[in-house]
Amino acid sequence: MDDAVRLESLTKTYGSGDNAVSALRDVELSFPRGGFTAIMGPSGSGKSTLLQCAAGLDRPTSGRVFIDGQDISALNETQLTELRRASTGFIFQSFNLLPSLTAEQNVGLPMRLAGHKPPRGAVREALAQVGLEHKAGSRPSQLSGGQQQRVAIARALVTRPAVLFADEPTGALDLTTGRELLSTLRELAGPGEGDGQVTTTIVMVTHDPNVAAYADRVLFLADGGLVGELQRPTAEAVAARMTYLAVSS
Ligand SMILES: Nc1ncnc2c1ncn2[C@@H]1O[C@H](COP(=O)(O)OP(=O)(O)OP(=O)(O)O)[C@@H](O)[C@H]1O
Repeated sequence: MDDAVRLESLTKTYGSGDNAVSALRDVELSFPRGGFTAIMGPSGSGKSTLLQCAAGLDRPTSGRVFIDGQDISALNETQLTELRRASTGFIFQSFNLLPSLTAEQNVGLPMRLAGHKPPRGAVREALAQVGLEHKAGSRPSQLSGGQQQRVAIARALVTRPAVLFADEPTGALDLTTGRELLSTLRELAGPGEGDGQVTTTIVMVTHDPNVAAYADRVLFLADGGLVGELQRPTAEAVAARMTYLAVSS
């Protein structure tokens, strides 16, 4: 099993009867280890739902999700929480750091909440991965927006997850800071698939073609279904595909 995450016939329907909304229809997809994938599509196309189901934060209506080789439909809530904690990381547009804690304490918090003492070495290493070793003792108010998002990434990386999910991670950052952050994500994902290095698998939802261009591949969703894919995308190619989807939907 070489995929960090695999989705088989993933279907998600919200509500029922006349009010039923098909958010995902029979999506078949895999995220290979070490790859950096961006997910794009018009508003309401199912991007967030896909990310939530792939991360085990939401249960599909039918179909299966494998995280790190494990079929999560076979797990009860406690087991699923444990798998999520060990094998996935999640970063959001808002950084969600606790203001009273230092960067180091914020990074170690999920482990602490899980009842484990965070190994100091692992916390320091995660901060070093995002270039913030020297800010371990700073509180969020003493850090820039980009640095705060880096702390959030370090917090997501501290358990060495099989996959890092990101929902609009640069949405709250200015252009330059956003680019720096994307370069960091790019470095974490490594130079590309199959290069033999141990790297992080990243799955990112974005609306911005310039952001998607940092990925190895871009997947396009429309109306709950997978409608296209671009390998080694450029911002121009992604924008052209999005324009086509907007016109044809
Ligand atoms: N909790 C919910 N209850 C009912 N319908 C929902 C729920 N969450 C999402 N939907 C519907 O499912 C569809 C897909 O929503 P989703 O949020 O996954 O799209 P998206 O591509 O992430 O959109 P956006 O780009 O606007 O964030 C939409 O039609 C949405 O209205």
